[in-house]
Amino acid sequence: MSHLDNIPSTPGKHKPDKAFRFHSSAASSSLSKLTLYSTVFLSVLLIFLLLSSPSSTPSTRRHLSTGTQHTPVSLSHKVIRKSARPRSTTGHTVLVTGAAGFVGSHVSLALKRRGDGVLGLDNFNHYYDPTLKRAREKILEKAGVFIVEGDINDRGLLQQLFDAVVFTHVMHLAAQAGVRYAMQSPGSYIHSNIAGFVNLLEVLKSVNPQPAIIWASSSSVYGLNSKVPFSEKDRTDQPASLYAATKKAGEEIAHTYNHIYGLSITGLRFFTVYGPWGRPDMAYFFFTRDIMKGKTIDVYESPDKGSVARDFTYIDDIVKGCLGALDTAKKSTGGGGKKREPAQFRIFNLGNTSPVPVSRLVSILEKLLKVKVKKKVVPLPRNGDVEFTHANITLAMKELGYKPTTDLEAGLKKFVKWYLSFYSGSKKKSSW
Ligand SMILES: O=C(O)[C@H]1O[C@H](OP(=O)(O)OP(=O)(O)OC[C@H]2O[C@@H](n3ccc(=O)[nH]c3=O)[C@H](O)[C@@H]2O)[C@H](O)[C@@H](O)[C@@H]1O
Repeated sequence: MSHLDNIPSTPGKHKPDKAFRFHSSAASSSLSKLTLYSTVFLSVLLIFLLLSSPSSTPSTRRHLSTGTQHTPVSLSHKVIRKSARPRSTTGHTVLVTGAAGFVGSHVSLALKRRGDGVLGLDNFNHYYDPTLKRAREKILEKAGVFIVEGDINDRGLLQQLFDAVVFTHVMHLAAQAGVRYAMQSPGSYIHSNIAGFVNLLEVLKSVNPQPAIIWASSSSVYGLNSKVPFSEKDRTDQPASLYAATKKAGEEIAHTYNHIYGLSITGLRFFTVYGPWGRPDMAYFFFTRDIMKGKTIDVYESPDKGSVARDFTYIDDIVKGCLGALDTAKKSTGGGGKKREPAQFRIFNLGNTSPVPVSRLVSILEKLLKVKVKKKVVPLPRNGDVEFTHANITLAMKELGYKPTTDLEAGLKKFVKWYLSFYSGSKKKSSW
């Protein structure tokens, strides 16, 4: 479990903006009682402290609110509006939650590059190394995408963002991800995937005009379903992990808000997304790291001694699916908390439709890294993992024009190239 080292057990790390708090309390204290000299002295001291405080770095200045304490949004309004402004009048205005995450950063960049306006929101929590999230943020910043640092559970913050910008779409990708970690930190799944999602929908139901929502569900909702390939019509009432249960709950919650408030909602069931700038808690990523360090990796096998398999899907294919979903999303039909007519409600599988055994994943990595892998084959632990996944993507092909084109070997080649460059400290690492 080395890849889970340093993972905190508390959800949604969101530190208050110390710089602003210090500034506002100190500035409003007892200026009137001070002599001219002490005023000058205090001002100099204040300026010194503000300049030297680590909290005055650009990243923490991005906190617009902490739930109870709101920083002056006007400071950031200009930046927020600029980031969210599409290049032309036909472009979309998209709020991407989880923008510093793996899928979120790729989708944000793709939207921005084609001319849409994009504002990011991310709590930069410490589930995995936040320096990777900061590196993604830097690249987005260069492309003109600003990420507000905040949590989807912060109602006041969300309200401020929707007061500042009229969003046509919300791409909701913020979540507590990872199947196995749910056994260690169940609360963080409830916090982000259920409470956070409901909080977002509560704000969206009253926004006028309401944006259309596209959000990340998961292949894990199929749980113990054994009918292959997994179709959207198959049963999803046998989750094998709390993570899967929260994603399934998200689908039901989405339906409720669609039904009552007329929100247009599209759920995307992602199948084991991998690629450059990926998530270090995923097997392909920490296998690579451990193989490079000469460590032994655990390769799970199913109870019948077969290899477990995944429908690994390359990030660029997923991005195309996300954009296809956004482009085909119909407008919401409510406003001010009231529905006028039925709104669009969709769920799609986004997979590669070609499951690969984990043993094969390991041999591809062995070839690409040119290192003899030390592996231990162990029985699939009872930790929420399912034995296999396999997507039927007929519906996404028909409705979204989705067509994955990258097989696992080609995709891992791109991942390994990125990984070696990023972790070698090479200056080229910032390229996308
Ligand atoms: O498809 C999805 O919806 C899910 O895909 C991944 O979950 P998972 O498919 O379990 O991906 P990994 O954690 O990277 O595991 C990949 C495979 O490696 C296996 N594995 C994992 C860890 C390990 O030490 N050894 C090992 O053989 C797993 O059993 C699995 O078959 C993501 O982590 C989830 O957040 C996402 O929702």
